[in-house]
Amino acid sequence: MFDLVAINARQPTVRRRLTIHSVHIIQSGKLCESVTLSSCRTHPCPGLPSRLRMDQRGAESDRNTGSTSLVTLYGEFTVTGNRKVRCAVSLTEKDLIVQKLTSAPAGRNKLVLSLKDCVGCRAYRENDSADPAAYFAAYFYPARRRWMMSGVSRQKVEQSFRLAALQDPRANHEEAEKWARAVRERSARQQYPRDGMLMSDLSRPCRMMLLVNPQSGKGQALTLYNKHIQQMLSEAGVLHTLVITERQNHARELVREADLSQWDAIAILSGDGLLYEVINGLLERPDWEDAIQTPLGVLPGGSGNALAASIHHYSGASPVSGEELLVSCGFLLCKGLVSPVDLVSIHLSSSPRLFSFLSLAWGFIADVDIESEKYRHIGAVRFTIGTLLRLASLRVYRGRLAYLPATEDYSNKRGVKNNMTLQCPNQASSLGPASLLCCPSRVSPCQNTYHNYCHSNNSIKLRRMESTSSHSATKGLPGPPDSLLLPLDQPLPSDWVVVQEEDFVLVLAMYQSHLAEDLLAAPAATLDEGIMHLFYIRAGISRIAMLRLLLAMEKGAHLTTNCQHLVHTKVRALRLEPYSPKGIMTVDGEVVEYGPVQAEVHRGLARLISG
Ligand SMILES: Nc1ncnc2c1ncn2[C@@H]1O[C@H](COP(=O)(O)OP(=O)(O)OP(=O)(O)O)[C@@H](O)[C@H]1O
Repeated sequence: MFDLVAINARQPTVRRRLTIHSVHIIQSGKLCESVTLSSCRTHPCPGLPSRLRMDQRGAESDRNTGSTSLVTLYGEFTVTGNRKVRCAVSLTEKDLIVQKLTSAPAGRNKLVLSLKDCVGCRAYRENDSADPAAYFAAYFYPARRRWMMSGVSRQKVEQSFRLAALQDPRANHEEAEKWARAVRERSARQQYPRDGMLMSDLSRPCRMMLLVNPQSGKGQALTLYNKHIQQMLSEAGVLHTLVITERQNHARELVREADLSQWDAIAILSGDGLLYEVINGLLERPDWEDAIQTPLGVLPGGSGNALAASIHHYSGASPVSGEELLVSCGFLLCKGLVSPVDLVSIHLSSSPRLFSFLSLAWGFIADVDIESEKYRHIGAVRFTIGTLLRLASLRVYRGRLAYLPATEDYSNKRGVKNNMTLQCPNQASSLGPASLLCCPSRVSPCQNTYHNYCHSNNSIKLRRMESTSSHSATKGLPGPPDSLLLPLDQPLPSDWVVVQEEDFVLVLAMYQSHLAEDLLAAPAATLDEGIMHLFYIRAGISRIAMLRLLLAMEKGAHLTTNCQHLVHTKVRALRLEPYSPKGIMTVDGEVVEYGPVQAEVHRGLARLISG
């Protein structure tokens, strides 16, 4: 006995004969047989009704696995904007399946949209009291191959249907609401994060403060908002308040004073500089411990957009830039998946402590970033011009660099945090021993096994370890205490490694993967691994070798070039003391006080809306 026979059919008006495209036989809620009658043009079936509704027990075959997933809703509607096109719409736990009911063979007009790609679904009525119809529209951003180009990017697909089965407009609207709710719920379930955090629950719309810096990048952030983001957020049902920043530190002051109970998330549409202000503003609050738990969102509108590129990279998608990156990050923002993200506390000699989410740079990278500011109006190309100019006059920067290595033991500890208790059970650490990519003859296996990492006996000195916890450099400061740092004017803790060389071309600490949209500086970095990737390039590198490294960095291949001047190691804290009285030092691409600096990672201190 069969539970149901669902027939995908159409009755042409002219020939008065029923055209059957496919027959689905369902037993115990599972599809046991599906017959596509593509070879037959028409089949006279006078005894059969023109359509049979598939009910809750229907099933659809999964396009990827071939397995069957239950159809939880089925209906036949016309397409909004063209009442002649009729569709059979099935909702399974994973997909929305739209089959146009035409005389073409079944399958040819079938569209399967993954609910993972759905940002929202809404029901509505039009302003026509004579029309009892209601509508529901679902918005998807599937990754599609770019036309005439390699790679994929997310592109919008909207599916909108007209429901007019009944004369009662309210009943039609209720049906449309039922569909919209079901799509939203299943889409959220598809999305459920491994550690169960979403930007907001489904019981009410998410409320977001969206800060836009109209001057960032080429000065087009507001245009980008109007072109893409306003619509995406409304499709996702995110209620947002647009705040246009008016000057430097405006965002910092706003979040420092804001009533955060009003907001489920704070997002920025700008470069990395605005997020830097937001994070520091949150950590300057007396209630910083709660404030820094506010989910933060990033939409690229600047020239570097390093964090946006990192988030896109972590989502596993192929590299994109410009507006494609914006749409990708907009999609991730609408999906609202929240993950812990590391922050690094930065101590300078006389400025207050800062918090950083991206990088600390001195030497070549910092110089290029700041010297190319004057070309901001040309967007990301400014970095290329700045790089070529700085390469032409390649400099050596003198100073002392020391760090606390991240031991394999530390790195493998899941959820280890300096201060916070937020657990992240999904953190699968892939860290191996710290690696030094320098001349092989200068690297020898670790002799002093305290830290269990490899090092060059020639280039570093190890000191004996002592407890440092009683010497915190952060007593009385807002924000979390630093347990690994001593005050800058005191000698280093004894378990730190001091780099023997004092002549560098660059020193760069990275805690996310990208340094700019097209610079994958730390390919192995993840959001909250609790370490910094420390890179330095020793003096003596040729201009050509330097250029080769920077070009390789576009694809994250610089670590495999075997450049003998490049060193990479994973650290938990570092100290850098430049010898020259003048220079540029940057934190997250922003200039900071030049001079001695030290830094410590705080694992998973903030929360970021990411993929
Ligand atoms: N209305 C404004 N006018 C001038 N500066 C502003 C304004 N709003 C914010 N700022 C400041 O502009 C600086 C740079 O902003 P942002 O990082 O957003 O852009 P960007 O530098 O172009 O991008 P990127 O950091 O990716 O290169 C920030 O320090 C911010 O404080």
